[in-house]
Amino acid sequence: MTISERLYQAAQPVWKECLEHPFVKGIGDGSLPVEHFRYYLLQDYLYLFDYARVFALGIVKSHDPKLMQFFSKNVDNILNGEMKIHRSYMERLGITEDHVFQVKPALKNAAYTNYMLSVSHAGGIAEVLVSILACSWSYAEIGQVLAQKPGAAEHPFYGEWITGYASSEYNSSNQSLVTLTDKLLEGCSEETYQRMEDIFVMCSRFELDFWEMSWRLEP
Ligand SMILES: Cc1ncc(CO)c(N)n1
Repeated sequence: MTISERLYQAAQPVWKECLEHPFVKGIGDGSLPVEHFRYYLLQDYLYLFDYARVFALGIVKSHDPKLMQFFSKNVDNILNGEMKIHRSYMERLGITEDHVFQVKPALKNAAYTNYMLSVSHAGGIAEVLVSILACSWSYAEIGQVLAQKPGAAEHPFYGEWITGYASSEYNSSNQSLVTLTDKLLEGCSEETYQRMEDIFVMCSRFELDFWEMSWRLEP
């Protein structure tokens, strides 16, 4: 089994809970109240700035210029690619950039980004990659699963979100993270692998918490 396959299996129970979460199911069948999505969108927009910072730490910690380019491209993908989905919804919901920055991050949102940032600050490229991988990969999977539901991708409101995360661009950028993780950690010691698994599973639990927090509109 490759390293990424092992990580994937270790996080399966938590990912399954994410896929079965009422918030995620509600996006898939269109039943999620827009008020909940609005809360999520604002929190996620704030989240993505820190997520981009984690990638930026990858640039700081790289020695290989190719890796620097890779992380730099990913920073751009988030700030100017993935966030397009958010900006489009913000426009539809009448939310301005100014308004977003008046919103405070919810406790679990702050806990999640602080965890990723601290693990990455203390560690090296592997820590950066693995903490990012759980976020990216679980969204790619959610996008794929929801897009297979009849009518979900065509939903007048939630369709754009589903299509964005099910897109080939999102998938191929996630795939490049999976490939790099395997390349970087190939032949690592069991001790190193265990540390990586702990990070991957912890981030997956934070993902589940993010859905739960958004479902409950937690402060
Ligand atoms: C909370 C969260 N995790 C992962 C992603 C995917 O980048 C996202 N947009 N938000």
